Amino acid sequence: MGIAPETQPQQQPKDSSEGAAVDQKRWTLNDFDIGKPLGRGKFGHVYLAREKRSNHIVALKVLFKNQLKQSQVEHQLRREVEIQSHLRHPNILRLYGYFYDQKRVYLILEYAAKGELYKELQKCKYFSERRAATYVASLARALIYCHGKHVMHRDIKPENLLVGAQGELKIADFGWSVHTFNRRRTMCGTLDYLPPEMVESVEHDANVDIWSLGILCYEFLYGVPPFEAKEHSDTYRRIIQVDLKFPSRPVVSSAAKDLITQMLVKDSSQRLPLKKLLEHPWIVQNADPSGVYRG
Ligand SMILES: CCc1cccc(CC)c1NC(=O)n1cc2c(c1)/C(=N\C(=O)c1ccc(N3CCN(C)CC3)cc1)N=N2
Repeated sequence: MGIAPETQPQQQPKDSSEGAAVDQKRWTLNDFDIGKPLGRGKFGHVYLAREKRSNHIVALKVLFKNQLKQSQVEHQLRREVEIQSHLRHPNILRLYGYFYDQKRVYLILEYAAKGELYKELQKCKYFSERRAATYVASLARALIYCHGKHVMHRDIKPENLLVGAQGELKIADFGWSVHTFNRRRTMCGTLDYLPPEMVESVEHDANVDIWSLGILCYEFLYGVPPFEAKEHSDTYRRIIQVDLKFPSRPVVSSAAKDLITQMLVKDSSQRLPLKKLLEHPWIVQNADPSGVYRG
């Protein structure tokens, strides 16, 4: 579903530089009708937009260059855009292209019509085992795809997950953990998802994603991440010690606890491989094969 490229050269609006491209398309703001704002992040806003030629609905993410510069994330943005534009998976938000002008960088993104997953999680407090397992299985498939392309650490925490029109999950991050504009009740949400090897800052491999998916699975089922603590230092200690406890409420099946226990293992080489996760009884018995939770 490519959206119409800039074919014939057109008079560029005076203040927009050559539209940069992802796959050789040159975009400018004039190619889009801008709609309502969808959300805001630390570096800018995201708007509903329609590409004029194809009438294709997209999300246009506007990032302010000066804020990117101040936080020294330009190189990270370039790398992440390069990665994201080559990923094609139903559970990874598409990046169709980008362009920039004097002050801003614009990312042309797939529109996820049902919005942010973390708001849904806050609203229902925690998910049913079927809903959690369906989401975890679809994210495992997305991560298997990413690892197959030597892309890792997609930073899958609730703030970076969106929901498509059919209820399917979309990993929407550009490694933008810094981008998360204090979007959760706790400023330090980011800490909760770090695996021991990152907390102890030793080298890490794609198995960090298995750990983060285990954290996410726990939070889907209990409404809070497993190592949450008031102080950073306590969260660090609990992560490093893998101080994993399962509350008695809400009631969660032992199969779910077994899966989480196999993912939250300190030695990253001993974590349950993602392919094995898809064969785990809890996933097989609870996840909807379509990857869509129908309620
Ligand atoms: C700039 C905002 C930001 C900062 C940091 C990280 C991220 C990724 C999640 C983002 N968002 C981002 O990149 N986004 C890329 C996107 C995107 C966000 C998006 N949709 C929505 O944000 C959205 C929000 C609410 C919504 N409704 C809410 C009310 N409901 C009743 C109906 C549906 C429907 C859609 N589609 N592509």
